[in-house]
Amino acid sequence: MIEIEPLRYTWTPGGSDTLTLGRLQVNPGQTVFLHGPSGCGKSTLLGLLAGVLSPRQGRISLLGQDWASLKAGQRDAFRADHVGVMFQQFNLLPFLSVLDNVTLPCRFSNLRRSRCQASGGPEATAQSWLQRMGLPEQLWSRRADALSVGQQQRVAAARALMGQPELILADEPTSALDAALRLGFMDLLLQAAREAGSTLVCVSHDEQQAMRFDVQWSLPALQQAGVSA
Ligand SMILES: Nc1ncnc2c1ncn2[C@@H]1O[C@H](COP(=O)(O)OP(=O)(O)OP(=O)(O)O)[C@@H](O)[C@H]1O
Repeated sequence: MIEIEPLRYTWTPGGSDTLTLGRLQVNPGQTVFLHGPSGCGKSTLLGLLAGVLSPRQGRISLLGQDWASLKAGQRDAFRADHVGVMFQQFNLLPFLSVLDNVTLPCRFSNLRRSRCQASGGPEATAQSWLQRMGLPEQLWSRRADALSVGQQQRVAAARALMGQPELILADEPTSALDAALRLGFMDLLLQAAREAGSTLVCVSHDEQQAMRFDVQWSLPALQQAGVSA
């Protein structure tokens, strides 16, 4: 599903590397808990996995497709078809309604739209996800920027899960939720990934959740192994 060949990434050309990783592999349907101290490069790694960032050395492939061999437009299309991303800053379109934000992946991907047909089409699927996220129905037609931060985080999660992407990337998906919602939310995320057979890579500081995932990646340990490889 994911194949990383020894890679280096730097934010500052000519500067030191932000990430140095050895060979890594994730199988289809595996769930990965990615952790490490603030600033160690977790979001950077998610950016590389999503094909938003490119390594200066090495290779990342998704579903057998090397991101580097795709042109910009092809990358966007490939990402829209196969990757659901929950960004740290949510990246909702503020002027669109909650429902329109959630159905957005189906506008960019015929594949994901067609996968929603089994559950009644994009709008019905979006409504079902929002319901499972516990977002009250009276909010669904509101502009996304009229929601609280915790509510926006759940909208971003619903959007990422639309149309069963093969890879779900979640960057601290419970950061804006209160303690009562956190546990249930992680249950839902893991369950959604398992139902869809999706691979899930989840960044979290909540180490109590780690054992619920198939694989635990400590980024500092992976980096150390990468440097000595
Ligand atoms: N857009 C950027 N331009 C330059 N440097 C960046 C940029 N984004 C991140 N960095 C640097 O890359 C390093 C890794 O940042 P990253 O956001 O990946 O860490 P993180 O582990 O996700 O942190 P956190 O847990 O605080 O979210 C940091 O030193 C950061 O300053």
